[in-house]
Amino acid sequence: MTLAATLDRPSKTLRSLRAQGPLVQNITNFVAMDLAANTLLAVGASPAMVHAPQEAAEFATVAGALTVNLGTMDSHWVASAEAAAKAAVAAGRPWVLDPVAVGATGFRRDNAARLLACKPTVVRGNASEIMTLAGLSGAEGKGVDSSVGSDAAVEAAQRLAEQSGAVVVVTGALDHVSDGTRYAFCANSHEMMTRITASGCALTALTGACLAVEPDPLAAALHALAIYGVAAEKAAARARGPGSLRMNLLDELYRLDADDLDLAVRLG
Ligand SMILES: Nc1ncnc2c1ncn2[C@@H]1O[C@H](COP(=O)(O)OP(=O)(O)O)[C@@H](O)[C@H]1O
Ligand SMILES: Cc1ncsc1CCOP(=O)(O)O
Ligand SMILES: [Mg+2]
Repeated sequence: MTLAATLDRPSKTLRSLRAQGPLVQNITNFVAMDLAANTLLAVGASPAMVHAPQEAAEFATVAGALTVNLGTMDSHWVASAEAAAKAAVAAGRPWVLDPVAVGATGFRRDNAARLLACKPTVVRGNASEIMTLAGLSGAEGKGVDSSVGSDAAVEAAQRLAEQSGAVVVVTGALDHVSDGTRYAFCANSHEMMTRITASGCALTALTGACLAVEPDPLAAALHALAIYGVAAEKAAARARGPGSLRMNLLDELYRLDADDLDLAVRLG
């Protein structure tokens, strides 16, 4: 029996999302704000993009979850994110780190190290990002995009999970999840998702929402992949290209039937 078969079904998390409508604080990049907020609204959560140093930490104590995305950080935003992450941990709230393009510059590596030290509940990245964080060289990525497939990063995900204590998600053609000892994958999605900017960032926001309603972080991360991957497949089936895929993705997240989700999902 696979690990996924022993966990609750993704429908349970989707129903909890819609019933509870968790508030999710996002300190994210300028590119992703729109898609991330709309993804959360479509699925039934409440997004709030709150990053000012005067309020980020205070807000993190009342939100159901926090997400921190390093896509377009400057030093002021990093300080806000660090304070918010520490406040979230102190208040017992889960938080997600998305280490966008961490292999690209020293500034990004430093930012990621500072945030990793604040004990994220989940780290979600593409293969290059996860390999870089795990200390592997040679796959630093092409800016925000991965230069290798997700299968190449499965061991790195396990190693990073052991090192950091976080559940680690590495996305790509197959999406992999590890907490260091437990492992699962999700096979739903569509290659055209790589042609929409911030598709990974929006998944990170959705992962935060799932963490707010599902106490097992590995199950929460896997169910976010399931919800997003099934919606992406349905959206791609009706899309003429990336523009309609983006629009359809929000529609399918909104329309997704919980029982259909369990039938369509391919977990292992
Ligand atoms: N080759 C692929 N085939 C199918 N889906 C993919 C592929 N690459 C990425 N995805 C999907 O695109 C979304 C974003 O993942 P990814 O591109 O890895 O992250 P990022 O946008 O942060 O680089 C995820 O839902 C993932 O499953
Ligand atoms: C294009 C770009 N540049 C800085 S952040 C960003 C968005 C990256 O989104 P994703 O990591 O989901 O591909
Ligand atoms: Mg990304």
